[in-house]
Amino acid sequence: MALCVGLVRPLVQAGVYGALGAAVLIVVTGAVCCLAVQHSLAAGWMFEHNVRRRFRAVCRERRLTTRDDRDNVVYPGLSRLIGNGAVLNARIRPLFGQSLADWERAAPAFALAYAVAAVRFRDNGDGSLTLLAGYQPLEAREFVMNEAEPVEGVDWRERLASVVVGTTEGGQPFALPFLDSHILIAGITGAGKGSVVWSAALALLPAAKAGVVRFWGIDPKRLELAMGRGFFGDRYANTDEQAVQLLERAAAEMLERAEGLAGHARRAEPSVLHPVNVLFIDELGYLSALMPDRKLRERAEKALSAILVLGRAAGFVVIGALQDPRKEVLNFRDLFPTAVAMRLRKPMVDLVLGAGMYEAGAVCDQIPPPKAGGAGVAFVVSEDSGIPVCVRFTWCPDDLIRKTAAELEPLAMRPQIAAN
Ligand SMILES: Nc1ncnc2c1ncn2[C@@H]1O[C@H](COP(=O)(O)OP(=O)(O)OP(=O)(O)O)[C@@H](O)[C@H]1O
Repeated sequence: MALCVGLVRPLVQAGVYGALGAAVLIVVTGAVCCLAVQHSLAAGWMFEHNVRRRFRAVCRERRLTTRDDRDNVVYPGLSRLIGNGAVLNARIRPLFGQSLADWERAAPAFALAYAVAAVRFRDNGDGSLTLLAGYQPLEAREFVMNEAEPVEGVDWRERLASVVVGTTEGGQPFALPFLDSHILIAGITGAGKGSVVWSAALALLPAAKAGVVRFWGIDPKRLELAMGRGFFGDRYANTDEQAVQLLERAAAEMLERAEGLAGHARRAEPSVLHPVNVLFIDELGYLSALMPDRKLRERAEKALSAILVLGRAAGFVVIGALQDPRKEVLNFRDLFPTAVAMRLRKPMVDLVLGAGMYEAGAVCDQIPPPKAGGAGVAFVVSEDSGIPVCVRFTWCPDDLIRKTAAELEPLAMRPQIAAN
């Protein structure tokens, strides 16, 4: 329009023919604008019409409809359609008696109908569901330190079972369990595995300061965990030999604790006497398969399996990050109840999250590259949910990690209080 005004002014100034030319130009510009608006409205209408038509067809075929007293077909509600061919976000009002699982069973049929890789459903907690197809952009958020001191008599079991580390697609806080679980993180280089590790470490800081959580760090790359060296006290290793020794030390402490508990309790209650031990292992695949020395590799594998199999009840949690989740690289996949899949190639997704999870909506290959806003984004599947949830982990700036590590260092160095 500005271009049109720019052209019209000199024409009008040029006299009668100029004015005529200006009138023609205005009419032509107006017509083009009208056509463009009409076209975009028509495209929007067509999009919505197609989504609704296919939605109803799938609902009918997958028995997600019912009939009223006059035998008319009654469909679930569909509203707030947003999207284009590749991405779709729509709110569904299910019929009474339907569950999230009923809709999930129909997800592959919806994906086929909408010609997208996968469709997933989210329970909005208000009686509605959201149908999601494709990757939906998630805003980056910086970690905000919770400076509040834990109140006296805090239930550490409850707290550690659900620690907020990011935001879900629906804008809700997203929490991971740091008790009775192990967490596997997989993503190509630059996917943002570091933000999962540091969101967890920073969110666990109040528990670490209270002496209820102890961090361990195995850092073969010497880059990721070294930034927060002070978190780990003397429980940090960055050479092959040291890494194996540290794993063996953790396994021995775990067995000692399990023996102490035997006959008294089924599991360790998080406390200063029985702190939860959170073992961060960067490049887990290196320890489990790629370390050049075979003997060291075997020792690492033995200690790691012991911690993964027996550690949950004794209060040992492994958080392992890797780039290549192929079976030959990681034999322990099934020992991690919680899996975090970041940007990955399609065939890798089910290896990390479990069979059928790509089809259930974990489109990790559609997470954009880090520079295009995909860093720190992941699909997470936990033992409890069993379905992929799309999450963006909080962004933890290097300065915050270093500053916090320096503060925590004297506390991380304090000796463990003997339990008996
Ligand atoms: N949660 C996040 N929000 C926004 N940006 C992020 C987030 N996480 C990571 N980034 C950006 O992505 C970059 C790469 O992240 P990071 O180093 O954690 O990846 P990585 O998966 O650990 O890579 P590598 O395997 O090579 O170590 C960071 O330097 C940062 O700029």
